[in-house]
Amino acid sequence: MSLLTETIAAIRPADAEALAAAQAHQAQLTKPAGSMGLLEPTGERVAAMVGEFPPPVPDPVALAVFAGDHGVQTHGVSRWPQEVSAQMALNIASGGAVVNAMCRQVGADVVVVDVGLVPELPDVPGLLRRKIASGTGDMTVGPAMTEAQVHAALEVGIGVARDLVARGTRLLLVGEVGIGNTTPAAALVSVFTGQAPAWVTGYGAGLDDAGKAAKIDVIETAITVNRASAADPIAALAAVGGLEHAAMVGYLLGAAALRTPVVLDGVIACAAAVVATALAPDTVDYLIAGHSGMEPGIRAALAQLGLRPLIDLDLRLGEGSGAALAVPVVQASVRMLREVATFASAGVSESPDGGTIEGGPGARPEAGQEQQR
Ligand SMILES: Cc1cc2ncn([C@H]3O[C@H](COP(=O)(O)O)[C@@H](O)[C@H]3O)c2cc1C
Ligand SMILES: O=C(O)c1cccnc1
Repeated sequence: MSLLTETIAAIRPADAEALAAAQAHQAQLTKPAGSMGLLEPTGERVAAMVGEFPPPVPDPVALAVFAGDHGVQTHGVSRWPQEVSAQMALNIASGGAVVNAMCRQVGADVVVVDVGLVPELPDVPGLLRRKIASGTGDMTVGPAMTEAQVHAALEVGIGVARDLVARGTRLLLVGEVGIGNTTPAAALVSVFTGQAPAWVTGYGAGLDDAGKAAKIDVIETAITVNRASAADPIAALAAVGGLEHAAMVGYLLGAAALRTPVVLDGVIACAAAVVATALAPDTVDYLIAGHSGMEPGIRAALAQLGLRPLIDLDLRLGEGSGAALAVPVVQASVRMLREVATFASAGVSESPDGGTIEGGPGARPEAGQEQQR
């Protein structure tokens, strides 16, 4: 059995009993029901993911940053030159990027994984050299990758998740670097959500309006030329994805197979999430939406997944920065479940009607949002 087949077969829905125990306990805590909003279902979901009540506060934390280059950049879909991908990968490996500051703040380790950069990088600490190809092909004239390359990238991602969990990591974060990678990300979101490219394409790392319009044209062409369809997720990923996108899909599947919560970042991570859930729907049970950034593809992907982002700070960087910033929120959601006194233990009188805050974010799903997690 291939590593991918084995990993998909190991993905089970999160534990309903642990979820029920966490929900029942949450209702006993000395606060009006729903008063802690999205923190409440987040802590309960972590209990269900790890299959344990009360769950441990998820720690240690590690971020994997997958790096790749993109043939489609010959069309100028990014404002930046391709060499910046490798330069930023080295900057992250040596601790100098924004995401390193965010990760130091929240106590997360960082590892960079070269799955598809064009240059050969030196053997430096903090960098895993797992190159599958020197960049992808131009997706406007044919598939960006072969299916064999996709499988190899998926296996790299699964392997990174396995290694981090084997090392003791209990909360995984996913990030990326790769000039042009918001283009394949928007293409994947379009194919897997059915939303038109114009609705899910953003400015990336600083395009102007004309640049964004040209980027949308490129994405429309690539989807049409390749006849990319969600009905065959691997073929669609090969057609309009990227090597780091594919590795991120593997990482999410690997995390789910190991019942380990994984925090998504921006549009590239969200694109990987819609592909991963097309391959193994129960993967969604292990995903936490870190933030809602400025790229419209994030909203489209999260709506399809039924996930609500934990923070909203107008970020539009990537790297894993939004995932890192969500870490204290995830940890606080679990700490609340573990440490807050119950009405009985603290001798606080319960409201006769349960004390639910009407209309509070966690109180009850709004119409049409029953699936929101
Ligand atoms: C200096 C620099 C640092 C970055 N860190 C993340 N990105 C982000 O921007 C790129 C995607 O945007 P686009 O598709 O428009 O190229 C990726 O590298 C992503 O990680 C960066 C981009 C730049 C220029
Ligand atoms: O949302 C993101 O992840 C993003 C936005 C702009 C550039 N790179 C990534």
